[in-house]
Amino acid sequence: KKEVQYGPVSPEKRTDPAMEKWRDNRFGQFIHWGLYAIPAGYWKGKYYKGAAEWLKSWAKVPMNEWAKLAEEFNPEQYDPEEWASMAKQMGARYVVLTTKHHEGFCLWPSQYTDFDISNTPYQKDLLKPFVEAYNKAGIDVYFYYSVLDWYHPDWRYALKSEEDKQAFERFKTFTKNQLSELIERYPSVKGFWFDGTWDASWKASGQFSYELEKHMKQLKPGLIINSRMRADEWGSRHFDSNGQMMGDYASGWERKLPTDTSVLHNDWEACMTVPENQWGYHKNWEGHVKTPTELIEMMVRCTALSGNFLLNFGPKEDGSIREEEQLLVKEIGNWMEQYGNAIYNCAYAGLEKQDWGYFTREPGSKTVNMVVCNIPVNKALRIQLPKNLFIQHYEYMGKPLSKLTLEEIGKNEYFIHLGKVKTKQPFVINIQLTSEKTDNGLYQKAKT
Ligand SMILES: Cc1ccc([C@@H]2N[C@@H](C)[C@@H](O)[C@H]2O)cc1
Repeated sequence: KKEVQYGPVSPEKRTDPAMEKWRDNRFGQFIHWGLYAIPAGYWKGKYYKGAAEWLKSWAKVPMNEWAKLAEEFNPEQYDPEEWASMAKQMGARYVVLTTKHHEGFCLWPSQYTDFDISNTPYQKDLLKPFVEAYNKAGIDVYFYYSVLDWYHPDWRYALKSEEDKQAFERFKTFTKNQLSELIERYPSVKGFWFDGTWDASWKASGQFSYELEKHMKQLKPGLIINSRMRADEWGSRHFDSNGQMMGDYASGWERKLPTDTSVLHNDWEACMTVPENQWGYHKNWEGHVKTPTELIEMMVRCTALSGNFLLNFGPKEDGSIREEEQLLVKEIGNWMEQYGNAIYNCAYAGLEKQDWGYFTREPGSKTVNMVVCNIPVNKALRIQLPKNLFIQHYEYMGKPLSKLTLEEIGKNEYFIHLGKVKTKQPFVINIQLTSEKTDNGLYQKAKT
């Protein structure tokens, strides 16, 4: 074991109400919105297929040229009430909004930089009405914040000289000031989603980031911070040099999902783009655009492994939402209306995964949700229970799609026969488990 002084600030599995709510939320909306939405993947007429919020890098745009975009940022269609009502319709229980991405442009009037919304034709604070609208809709608000800041003169990728070190000291103070400012201006914020923390300069700032996390949690008790904020004093990120998770949930799952139960050890969240790799608005989504069903199945997989799913939206420069994302709001919203109870407050069910889909369960409940994503050709859903558990009752959640029958095919092993089922979307069957099995094999009448 290595001596680690600047590892985790909070206990590994927090049980306070704020963290319990984070777990219960399960499904969140990510929003990437900044100056990059203006060029939207094109620069001087040229198309760049890389992530739109990285266009400055792909097109090698000098910062003084990129910063000119602020002079034309005027999102007249921006309507946070509309955004919040869409998020609510979709069934998102929390939202993570980019307050500042790598470009360094701030959506709020920051006293620590001139590169912010107050120096645009729009002028007004975008964050305040956003926080109010989402809170009014009952949706928890989190702030994405990029430590990496391409605009700030004191940013350094590495600390190679005394000058670098002095500049980066000023940069660290700037970062602490901005984060304190965000908490003080928007006290209902529930947590921070840090990004842009992979460079050597920040990896060498383990003590500073440790104290910064502590400072933020003193400013706002209960604050929830992702593992990506930190490196320990040895430069080990997300997990310290002894494998202890830093922050309050593991946030290394970006555009990829876990495939086994090793993630159960910590809280975690996966964030996901709708196209293959676009977070900020790109005019032309190339390649595969995930369907609502694909995204629903990803969300179910996350819940089934006790993790959160954060689905990304990239609003246009004028504040409007693109067609493809409006479709997701409708389709995912319809599904969540019927089957949200298999997601919200649910987690790993402790049962052996089967090919037809996923088990989820509200911790402590006798009801297990079977979320069926792949109907077997024999229309029989196999269930293997631990030796002291039996099925007492089974039925569709919501609208029944067919007549179900149960067959015991082995020790605590069953088939649920689906009969004729016609559906385009995943569906849910609830099973009630019991620990006693009457000796003549007939089960007690369902006590519902
Ligand atoms: C290599 C790389 C750096 C940064 C990112 C940022 N993290 C995502 C959550 C987006 O903000 C993307 O710009 C993605 C890939």
